Amino acid sequence: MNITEYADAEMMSIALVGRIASDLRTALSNRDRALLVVPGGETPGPIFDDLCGARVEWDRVDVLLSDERWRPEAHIRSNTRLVRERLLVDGAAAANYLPMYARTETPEEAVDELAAAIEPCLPISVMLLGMGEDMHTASLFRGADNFERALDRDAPILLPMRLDGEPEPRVTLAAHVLDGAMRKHLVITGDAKRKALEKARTMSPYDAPVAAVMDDLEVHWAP
Ligand SMILES: O=C1O[C@H](COP(=O)(O)O)[C@@H](O)[C@H](O)[C@H]1O
Repeated sequence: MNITEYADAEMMSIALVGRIASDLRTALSNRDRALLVVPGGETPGPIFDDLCGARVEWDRVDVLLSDERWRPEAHIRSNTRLVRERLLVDGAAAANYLPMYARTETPEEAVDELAAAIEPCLPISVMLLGMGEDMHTASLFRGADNFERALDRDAPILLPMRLDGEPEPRVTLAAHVLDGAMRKHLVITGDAKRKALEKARTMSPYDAPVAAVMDDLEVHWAP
C-alpha cells in the first residue's frame, strides 16, 4: 500500500482523474475493452465531475459500481443515480454501464442475473474504492450477514449484504473480485479515515474489511 497526500480535495481530484484516465488508456492499449469499477457514497462525486470529461475512449469502457444499496435508481441513496448523474455524462456517456440493481424486491432474486452480465467483463482493469471510518470498503461490512462468505476465495462475484442498522439491503462485489483488479486506487478524506486506514494495515480483513484489497493499493488522501 502506498499513500499520496494532497493539499486539498480539489488537488486530489485533479491528480486522481489523471491517474485513472492514464490507467484506462494503458488497459485499452492491451485489451479491446476496459472495466472501470467505481464507489458510491459521498466522496467520489467531485471526482466523477472531472473524470467524465477525461480523454479516454469511453465507448470501449464498461463501468461498474463496487457495491449498491437496494433502492430504485431515482432514490437519493442509490449509488447508480450518482454514477448516472455525475460520471456517465460528457465523454463518459459513451461508456457501457453494467447494472448492479434490478427492480426486484430483494437482491437475492436478481444477483445471479446481474453477476452473469458482469463475469465476461472481468478482471477489473482499473478500480477506485472508497472507505468508511469503520474500515468497510464496497459493502464489505464487518457483522453483515454475508460478510465472511464475501471474503472467501470462491465466493460468488456478487453477494447480497444486510447489516443491522442499515436502512436497506445491499449488494457488493466479492473481496477476491475487488482484490483481482489490475490497478487499485482508494480515495479517502479527513483525519478519522486516515487513522482508520493506518490501523487497518495491521489487521485481518475479518476485522478490517479494507485490508482485503491492500496489496498494491494506491491510497489518495486529502484533509
Ligand atoms: O455506503 C458506501 O460507503 C462507502 C464510503 O463512502 P464515503 O461517502 O464515506 O466515501 C463507499 O465506498 C461505498 O461505495 C458506499 O456504498
